[in-house]
Amino acid sequence: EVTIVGLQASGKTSFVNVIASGQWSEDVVPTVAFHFRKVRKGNVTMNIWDLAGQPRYRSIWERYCNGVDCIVFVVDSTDKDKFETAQFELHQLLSQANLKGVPLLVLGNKNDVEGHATANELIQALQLNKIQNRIVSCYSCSMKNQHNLDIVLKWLSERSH
Ligand SMILES: Nc1nc2c(ncn2[C@@H]2O[C@H](COP(=O)(O)OP(=O)(O)OP(=O)(O)O)[C@@H](O)[C@H]2O)c(=O)[nH]1
Ligand SMILES: [Mg+2]
Repeated sequence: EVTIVGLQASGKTSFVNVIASGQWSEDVVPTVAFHFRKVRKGNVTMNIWDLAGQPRYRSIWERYCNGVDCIVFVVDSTDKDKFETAQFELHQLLSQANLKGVPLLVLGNKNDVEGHATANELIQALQLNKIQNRIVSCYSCSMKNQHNLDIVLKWLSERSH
């Protein structure tokens, strides 16, 4: 069980599309509320909740993160003006008592674009070092050219049971 959250246009739906079918597109429709997908990778079947990132949908993130094996938080690593909002929304979500201990994977997406923030810069900007009592990983990646998707899938399969 995987739930994908993050601000709008960070690439959550692109991530699910790419791991499900290898298909990346410039034209992805913004998600309304959420979209459920079942994705099979090797011997692991992932039930993925792809949530909408627009402000009006953020209050439902918590409900869909409840009881999952991991939370994936996707960040557009080229959109530095939004890092503060991303930081706020991430920590707000993780402060919910029912999400205690759920492993977190932060993806700095769109690293195919020049000037993107590195994983270390995202760790700073999102204050990931302040997160306690859960597994936290952060990778820089690109859905467009599938950079680092192998380690992302490995991380996800290690959370399975
Ligand atoms: N250059 C580049 N663009 C990307 C990448 N991943 C996604 N995009 C683009 O970013 C835009 C938003 O992608 P979505 O996957 O719809 O983003 P989302 O996070 O699902 O957005 P919401 O559903 O509104 O929350 C689209 O135009 C994608 O083509 C990437 O790795 N590199
Ligand atoms: Mg989407």
